[in-house]
Amino acid sequence: MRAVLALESVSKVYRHGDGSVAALDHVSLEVAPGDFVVITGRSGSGKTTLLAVSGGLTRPDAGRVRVDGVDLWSLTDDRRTALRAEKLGFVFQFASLVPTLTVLENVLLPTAFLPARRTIGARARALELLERVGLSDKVGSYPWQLSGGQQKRVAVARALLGRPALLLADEPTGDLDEETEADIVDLFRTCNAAGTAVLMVTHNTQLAAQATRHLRMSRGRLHEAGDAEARSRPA
Ligand SMILES: Nc1ncnc2c1ncn2[C@@H]1O[C@H](COP(=O)(O)OP(=O)(O)OP(=O)(O)O)[C@@H](O)[C@H]1O
Repeated sequence: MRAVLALESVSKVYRHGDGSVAALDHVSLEVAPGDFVVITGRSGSGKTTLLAVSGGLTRPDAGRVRVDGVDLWSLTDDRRTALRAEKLGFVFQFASLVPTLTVLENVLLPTAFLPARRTIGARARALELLERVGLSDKVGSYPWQLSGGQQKRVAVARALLGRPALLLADEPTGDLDEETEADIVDLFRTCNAAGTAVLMVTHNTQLAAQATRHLRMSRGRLHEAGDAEARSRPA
């Protein structure tokens, strides 16, 4: 089966002043359609950069990034944006909702970028997703009327609206209590079973244990979790 995401020896170096940080150091990764991949690792190890590069938001210095077989950086900006809208869902570390739109309007936002055939039934699906994340009573509220955790849940619903081939999620349960966290993970599992591959960054090792694959980032490199060599290396 074709990988929904394939990274081939991807590197990204950030330069500041006279120093530089190798946020990604020759990272290779394949995510298959049924995968639920969890990435853990220390702060600053490169996890967010990995998601940004995977989603075509940050251009790598070297290597290749393919989404559903298409090389992201061989596309024009417009085509890359269209591919992102069609194939990917994002949950960022910060919810990044549009403050002037209601909760329902925020969840429906991706329909503006989707082909018409993909927007049929969008409103019903948005309401269903909002119910799944426990926000049925907040449909008409504005983001500033919500707590940080509630805003994060709106972002989760928005990311799943278009039934993306791949969900990229950065600490999606970071500000949530345990019960809500369990609901979100359950929702991800349902969507995963329905065909959405998941690549998720978390600090929660319990969550990691439930994934189909658990990878660890360490100083810009990706290891299978349980790789003793990576664990014993000094930070
Ligand atoms: N835009 C940037 N400019 C300069 N350096 C950056 C930039 N973004 C990230 N870095 C550096 O790259 C490294 C990896 O950062 P990244 O945000 O990917 O780590 P992370 O594992 O997601 O961390 P956290 O768990 O704290 O979110 C860090 O050393 C960080 O300081």
